[in-house]
Amino acid sequence: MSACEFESLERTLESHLPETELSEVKRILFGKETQKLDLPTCAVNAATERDFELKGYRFEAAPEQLRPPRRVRVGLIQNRIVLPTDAPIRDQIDAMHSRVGEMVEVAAMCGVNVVCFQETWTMPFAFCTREKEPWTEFAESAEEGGTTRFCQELAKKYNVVVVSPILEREGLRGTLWNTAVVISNSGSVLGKSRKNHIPRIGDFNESTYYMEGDTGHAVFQTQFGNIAVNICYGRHHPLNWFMYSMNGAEIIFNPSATVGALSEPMWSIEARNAAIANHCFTCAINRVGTEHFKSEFTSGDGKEAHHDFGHFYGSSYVAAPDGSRSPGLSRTRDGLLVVEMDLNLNRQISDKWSFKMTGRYSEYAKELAKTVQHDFKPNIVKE
Ligand SMILES: NC(=O)NCCC(=O)O
Repeated sequence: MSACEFESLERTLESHLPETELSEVKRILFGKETQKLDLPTCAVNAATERDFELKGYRFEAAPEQLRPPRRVRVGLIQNRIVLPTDAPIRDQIDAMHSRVGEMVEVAAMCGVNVVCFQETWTMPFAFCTREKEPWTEFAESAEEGGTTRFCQELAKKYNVVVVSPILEREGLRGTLWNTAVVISNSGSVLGKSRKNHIPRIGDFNESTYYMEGDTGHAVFQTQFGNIAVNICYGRHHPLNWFMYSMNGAEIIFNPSATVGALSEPMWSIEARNAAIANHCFTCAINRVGTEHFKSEFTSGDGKEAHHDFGHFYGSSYVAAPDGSRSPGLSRTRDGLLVVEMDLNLNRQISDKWSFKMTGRYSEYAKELAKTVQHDFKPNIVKE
């Protein structure tokens, strides 16, 4: 069986482990079991007709006496590109709008409040090629571009907050950024969060295209909770998650594009660890499929010139502050993961484990300030 055909870790465990051991294995691997969410038949049928996977889970919190539950439903959308990478740009963007639009419609049937798409969702992940044309033509204004207008319509129509990660072209200087636009359920653009760590690894030649983000660690107050967006490679930086959380993020989305050979063993750990360490929910989203580019490319890593990046392995999932996580979506299929969470769990787990309360942040701040000085001397005790 090739890596591309392998459907998901959960499915393999389920088909090969005896029932009695399976629940223990799952408890140890995934934490407290997430309950399945009953999804409306119309949504299940629509997902089948439109050929994408639909899964729903629920994270519960204990009832409290003074606070009502704060239940929110998030929708994570993963998908492959619709048209070949050499189709006209306008057609590629329109096809992605139409595909993701029909998935958002199903999310709305499932009562989703906040939906998030994958990194640079309107385009192939063409940064591997290092060619500027035609890929930079996918860049759009975060405030006024066609994709933002499309998402504003979705937001209003379905009363849903939309997190739309795009390639952004800004203002007269035309600076390019990798940006998540956050659109309120009222339809207005609430703001944007720019990717602040740019990969320089393998075929991820993204620094050729856009700049390190300058939007800090913005958190967006929505009707459904405080949300933040830590784009792809930012998930390898624990301090990045930490800063979003210090600014009050209750849910941190991690729209990504990453391939099996590079990051798959890290995928299930990083966002989950961030949820544990920061007493919040995290949502990791990755695209699926293999994208083929006309010109061969290399990345100075000794590999033969090639036409594709490798397999984007999907596996989008949600992690909770108690260390539990939802099962992932498929490694190969388009999918919508609907997860209901009670945001009261964040404070309950914070009160239980007290990582924030016991964090010696002012000590770290002092030490960190020293380590970045050019004359820093590491504290090593020698014999
Ligand atoms: N899109 C992106 O930043 N990918 C880098 C590879 C990774 O972080 O897994």
